[in-house]
Amino acid sequence: MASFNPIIPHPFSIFIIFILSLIFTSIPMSTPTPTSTCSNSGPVVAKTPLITFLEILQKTALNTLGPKNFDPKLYVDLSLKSNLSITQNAFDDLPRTPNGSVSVTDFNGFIQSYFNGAGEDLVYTEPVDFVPEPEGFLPEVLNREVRAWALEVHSLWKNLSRKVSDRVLDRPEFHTLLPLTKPVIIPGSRFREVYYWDSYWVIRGLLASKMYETAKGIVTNLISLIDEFGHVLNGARAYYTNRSEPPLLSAMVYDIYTRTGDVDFARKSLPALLKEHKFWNSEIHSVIIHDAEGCNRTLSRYYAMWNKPRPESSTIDIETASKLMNDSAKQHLYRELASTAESGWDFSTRWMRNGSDLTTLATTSIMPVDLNAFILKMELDIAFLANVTGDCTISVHFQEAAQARKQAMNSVFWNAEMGQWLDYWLSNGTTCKVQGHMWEASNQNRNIFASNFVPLWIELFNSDCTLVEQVMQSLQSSGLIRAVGIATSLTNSGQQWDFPNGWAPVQHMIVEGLARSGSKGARSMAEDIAVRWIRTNYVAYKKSGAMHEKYDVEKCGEFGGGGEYIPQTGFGWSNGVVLAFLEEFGWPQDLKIDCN
Ligand SMILES: OC[C@H]1O[C@H](O[C@H]2O[C@H](CO)[C@@H](O)[C@H](O)[C@H]2O)[C@H](O)[C@@H](O)[C@@H]1O
Repeated sequence: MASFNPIIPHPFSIFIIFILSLIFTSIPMSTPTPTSTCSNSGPVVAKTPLITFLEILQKTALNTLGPKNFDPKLYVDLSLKSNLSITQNAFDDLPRTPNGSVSVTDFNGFIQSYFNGAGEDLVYTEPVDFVPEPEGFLPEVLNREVRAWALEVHSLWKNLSRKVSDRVLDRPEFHTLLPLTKPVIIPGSRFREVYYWDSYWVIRGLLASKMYETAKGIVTNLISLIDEFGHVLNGARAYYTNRSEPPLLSAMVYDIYTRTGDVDFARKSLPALLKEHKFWNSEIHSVIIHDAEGCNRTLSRYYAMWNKPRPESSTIDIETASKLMNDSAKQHLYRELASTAESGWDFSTRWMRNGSDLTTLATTSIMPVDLNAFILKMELDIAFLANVTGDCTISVHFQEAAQARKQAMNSVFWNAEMGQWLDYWLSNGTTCKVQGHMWEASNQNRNIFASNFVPLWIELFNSDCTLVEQVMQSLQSSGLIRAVGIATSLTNSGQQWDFPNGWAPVQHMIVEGLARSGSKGARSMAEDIAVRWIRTNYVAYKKSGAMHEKYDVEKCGEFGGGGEYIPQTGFGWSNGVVLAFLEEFGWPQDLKIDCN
């Protein structure tokens, strides 16, 4: 099992760090709502009474129905049929056995009587711009079998399209679903609501499907979340308000603008992008590191504004934390669990000091390569969009910000010997504010993750031919390139963001970075990875009749596993990446699509 612990502190320092972490993390937690970990950490929304009750229901469901096929998220997605107080009274009145539990019949009867089913507050809606075969759809896909399948994948947008039911608009307090005004594309299965970073690859697919209105509607929804909460939420549920996800809104706006030329859309999006940039550079997210040359470099990290169990996985988090002795250690772990969910890579040895022990998660102590690549892209996109809309001052400011972040990434993350950008570990990340950390080479995490190659996606890096050659060779010999895609890591930990799983977004960023670099060798490597990925998606689809959330990159036609929930189908970002790859590379008439 690969594990990484760059800092082996002296026992006295452990004591000091423990005292400091108590001072920094426990005091704000006892403050009544709205809570805030730092003075300007933005609006933090208190847990609603409905969520608190649904978590109790979740726990009761586990006790009553048992762990087999149990999905905790189902219970926080239920919506009330009548007032919470009526429902709570009926719950309290349920007959209890002497040990305090409820019978299966009573429990199921209670759910039936007082709740609408999970997902019933979102209704199917036909996307306004869907046509079975759009004009100019994937012109380079010549093989008949592949084309027929691509049209099936395209038609899946209809299955995944939803709009918020009027019931939610009438009685928002009955629902954990947030009342977004435009239709959304959901990932699928248990993921019944729109997700933040998933939406980027959904939109890439929608653009290949020429569904520009649907794509713009998703952005409008996400912007409305920034207007209300100051950041885009992990997903559009009341229980996701205290964390975000990898920030790709600017990339969505940029890609929609470059396809449609809609300046008005760009202009309307800009204020939200500026607000989001502030969020990711707020005092909890931003860290100053003194580099080897003595310069101060500012980078960002994930840091959820939350130190309680994640409501959608409350029973699981409580169980995980039960191994810890005191409340402060538990609160610390809960923040790390939520911050890891914010990273989108939940869960992975990437964030763990000991790869076999989830209680050693240390996400807030890590400066992540991919997050900073996304914020660098945000800065470049804002500079571009401000220029398009005629705001030169903003444009110049963000070009400078992008240059500064690029230098920071080079100086803190880049490892010339390995030809990769490496996550950087802080010794004191658990505090809400970290400043003046001295850079040390030994704090770079030398374990290999696909995220070490994500900066390739960004033009400022992929336009440098020498760099691309070096990174390409490093990728080739990294062990990540497997039979049918890029593995997430080299460690088979049983966590879903580890080996042997491959995820569509990761394939896409690395492939697109290589393909756009201008190097012939890099493009051919990109195409090779894309072809293998498309094949495994195709074969799995033919075998199972579904697109999957993640795939096993060792076995063609097999979906992935591991983690805290069963494998999901649908699936928004996988569909988007298949369509985006087919758009980029086409598929010749005589190229076979099966595994052998
Ligand atoms: O319920 C557990 C976790 O599920 C989500 O994470 C996974 O699915 C998301 C939707 O496809 C995806 O964005 C994320 O990268 C996946 O790891 C959710 O985002 C988590 O917050 C949640 O705790």
